[in-house]
Amino acid sequence: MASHLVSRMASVHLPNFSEVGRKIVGAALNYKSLAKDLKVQHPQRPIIFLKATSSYIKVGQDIEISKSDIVNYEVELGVIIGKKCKKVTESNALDYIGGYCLALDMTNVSILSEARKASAPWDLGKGFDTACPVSKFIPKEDIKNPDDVKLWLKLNGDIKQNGNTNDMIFSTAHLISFVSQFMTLEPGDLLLTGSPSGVGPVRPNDVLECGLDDLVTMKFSVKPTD
Ligand SMILES: O=C(O)/C=C/C(=O)CC(=O)C(=O)O
Ligand SMILES: [Mg+2]
Repeated sequence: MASHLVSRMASVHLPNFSEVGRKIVGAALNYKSLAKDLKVQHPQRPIIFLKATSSYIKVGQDIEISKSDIVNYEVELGVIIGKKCKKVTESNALDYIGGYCLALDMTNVSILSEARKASAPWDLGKGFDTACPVSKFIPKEDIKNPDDVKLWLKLNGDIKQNGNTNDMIFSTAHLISFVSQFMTLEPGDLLLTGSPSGVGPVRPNDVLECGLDDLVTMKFSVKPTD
């Protein structure tokens, strides 16, 4: 199917993608600037994790954290899959994009650090309720090149992240192709492409505001669960 038809279909069927509950696939440590911040080597191949679909929230809902946990913000470009995508090549991968969104990959570092020490899965650190705030749907045609998009985040009005997807270690096409070799990506699935440098912790009553090029901004408040 021609790609313009795919994106037209996607913009018709996927604006409420976050209500569809499709899977969320994340790429970790995919920015040179973040690898530098964390003093870690660039991964040899994408590091991929899943977030629970129950972690989606939309503007108007709050991010919920326990006062005793360290939870980080990570601003990211979200890629929304437009058609079934299985074992695709890197050169065809962008055809499978239906649209985009701005996303926060909220990460419970307290849980993740314990999981790392125990060589245990990341699921609870990445997939807790409210861990995936997303913006409105951005039509595919609004982003000419997903590998050259500005991303920024302010915490209580102070700029903390100010990056560009051109700093990614693995391109958007590479990530889609890589993931599709292992798990079929389906319409409405969300791929989080990683976060640039400047990730850091939130506290209850903080306000996060972030943006993607001049296409979208979004704001979320952080509330305590205890
Ligand atoms: O290693 C950790 O403690 C956490 C890593 C991440 O959260 C990685 C990402 O999700 C990212 O780089 O975007
Ligand atoms: Mg992330």
